Amino acid sequence: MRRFVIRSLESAVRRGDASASSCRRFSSDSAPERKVAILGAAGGIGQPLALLMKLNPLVSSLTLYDIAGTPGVAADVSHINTRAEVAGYAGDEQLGKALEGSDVVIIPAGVPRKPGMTRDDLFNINAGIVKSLCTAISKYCPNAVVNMISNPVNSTVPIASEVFKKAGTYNERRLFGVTTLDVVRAKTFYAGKAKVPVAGVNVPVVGGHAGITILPLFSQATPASNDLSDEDIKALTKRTQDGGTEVVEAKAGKGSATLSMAYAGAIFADACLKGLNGVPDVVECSFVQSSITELPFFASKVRLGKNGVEEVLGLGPLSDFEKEGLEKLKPELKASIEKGIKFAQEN
Ligand SMILES: NC(=O)c1ccc[n+]([C@@H]2O[C@H](COP(=O)([O-])OP(=O)(O)OC[C@H]3O[C@@H](n4cnc5c(N)ncnc54)[C@H](O)[C@@H]3O)[C@@H](O)[C@H]2O)c1
Ligand SMILES: O=C(O)C[C@H](O)C(=O)O
Repeated sequence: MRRFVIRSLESAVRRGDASASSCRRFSSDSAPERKVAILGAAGGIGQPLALLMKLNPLVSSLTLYDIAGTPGVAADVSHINTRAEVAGYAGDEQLGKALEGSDVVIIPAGVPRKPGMTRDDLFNINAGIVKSLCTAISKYCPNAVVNMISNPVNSTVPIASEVFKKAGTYNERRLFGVTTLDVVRAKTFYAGKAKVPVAGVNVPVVGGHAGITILPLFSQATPASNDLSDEDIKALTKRTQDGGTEVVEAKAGKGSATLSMAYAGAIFADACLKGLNGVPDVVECSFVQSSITELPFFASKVRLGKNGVEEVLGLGPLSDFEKEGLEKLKPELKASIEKGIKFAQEN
């Protein structure tokens, strides 16, 4: 397939030179050069995520990869007059070019749910996709920070870790399962119920990214609300856990969350870039290798820095309801992690 590279005319003119290397050398932007690759960029999440990453001033190079369709997406977003130079790549033979030199690789490649399916029902197809993409990451950009969006996240992250281990490139500080959408939902639902302005709301969400493994910690929500009953908290917890299913059912067979996920993915990638650039105190929830419970991977607040994960933060004080939720989620999360590890070891 045809390689398709488009550079913004405006940026080339501004920099006074049309060659890619000169553009890089003479970049007048103050933020360091950062390359972001999106794998699955022609999909429902990939396209709006490409748009949002093109708007991010921390990105100097944005490569969009998919099995097909990326030349068009790249042509489209490349016309936006922002810093990032955009290139589209399609097909296996162009994956290496898409990945080379990447600082952050975001993976929303794979099939989404239809009504009646669990995220685990996606395992058979998405496990293989994630495995092959991570094999390529090991080869072409082994030091990149990886943001895994493809479901089931509770298994795809362990798959990625095993692929990287086999290749000798695993760095647990650079592998993240993106659970930001759970946080985005928890904030929105809490603000609505507590009747507080959503912009100032914070709610940590821990555990994993499927059903009861998603555990929002409303006892730690800020601003605190005294108006919420135990029943309200239970309902908010359930709605956050079922948020993905709510969208899948509303889309009635046309996929799962794409726009809110692109937003969440862009927030998380931005946090990773800020961390890499040395911005202090960047904290987001993410599903990472962890020792804060007995499970080898767990979502919790993570401090991001120049090396990726700088610190996996503890759970903090939990309410009795949350303690119960934590114990309930462990068997399911453990099984999903083990399923991913087994798949990667046997394939
Ligand atoms: N982590 C989360 O919170 C979250 C939220 C929403 C969706 N998701 C997951 O994200 C994934 C993508 O969802 P979507 O709605 O964008 O699906 P989609 O079908 O619209 O897009 C997926 C894209 O992946 C591409 N793709 C398939 N195999 C590929 C490969 N080997 N290499 C590169 N690209 C490949 C497809 O061509 C397609 O363009 C799903 O697994 C979904 O469950 C996760
Ligand atoms: O629900 C899904 O299948 C997609 C995603 O995991 C979500 O939470 O929206």
